[in-house]
Amino acid sequence: MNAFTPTELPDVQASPDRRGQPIQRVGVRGVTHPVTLLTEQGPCPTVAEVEMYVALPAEQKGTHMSRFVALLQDVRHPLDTVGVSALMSDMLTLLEADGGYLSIAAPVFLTKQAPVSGIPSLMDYRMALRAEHVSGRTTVTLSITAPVTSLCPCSKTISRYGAHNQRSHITIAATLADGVRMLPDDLIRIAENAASCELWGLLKRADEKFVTERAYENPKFVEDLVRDVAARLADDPRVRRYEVSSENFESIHNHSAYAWMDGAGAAA
Ligand SMILES: Nc1nc2c(ncn2[C@@H]2O[C@H](COP(=O)(O)OP(=O)(O)OP(=O)(O)O)[C@@H](O)[C@H]2O)c(=O)[nH]1
Repeated sequence: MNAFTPTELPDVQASPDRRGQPIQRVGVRGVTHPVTLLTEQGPCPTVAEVEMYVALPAEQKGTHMSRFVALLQDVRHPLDTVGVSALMSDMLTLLEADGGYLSIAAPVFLTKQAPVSGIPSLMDYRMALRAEHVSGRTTVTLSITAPVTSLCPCSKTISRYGAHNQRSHITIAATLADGVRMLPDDLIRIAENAASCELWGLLKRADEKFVTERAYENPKFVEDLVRDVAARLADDPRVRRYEVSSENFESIHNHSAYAWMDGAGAAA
């Protein structure tokens, strides 16, 4: 049986540690939590997987683990790239830390009009807001994964009929200049414009004809997808660094074609 009343409970986490080892990241991960993320179409309620960590000085045994969740419970407003930077600042204050990392990853839903019929439907995309605070500076990264169609230029050239085509996942992570507000729609548009064709939730026959012909007229290798995205990000004055990848779930193989590259944006 516990021998302490609540007020007498020893605070083991606050006791000193004598090993002389600072910890770069300690905190909580795998937290499933409802959040609202901002898009151009307005606030999008969703469920996020959250990671929150702070740096711990060598002399401190443990962090204040309960405070991460307490802070998350208090987030009532829609989050964007500016909001996640403010959340980092609140986390550092509450946890009495001078460094930290937080990640809020969730699906967001955008309404799109089918290309010919114009019928609206929802498309889901993955997005993540990440903030890192090191050496007195907070950097914010906005990530999205957009599912698209890619159609193989080689297959189109060498075949008498058709060309193999597949769904591809283009992932962009853009590390932004300080204070920049960027919404996921911007990066999703860049990814979709680089593809052979974008996707919609609902298509009628006239739309299906359009997307089939659009992809055929616009063939792309996995290399083309990442290079076309990279060219856009390299010119973007809001972007300091970027990473872009594409995984093409090849319809002629039981494996994927994959490309990844990184580079500097115009704000570097
Ligand atoms: N630091 C640390 N805490 C843990 C660990 N495992 C569990 N805990 C948590 O410790 C919690 C208590 O967290 P604290 O924030 O230190 O709680 P507290 O001391 O009552 O609150 P504060 O005064 O705000 O620090 C429990 O709810 C556990 O979740 C661990 O490995 N390290």
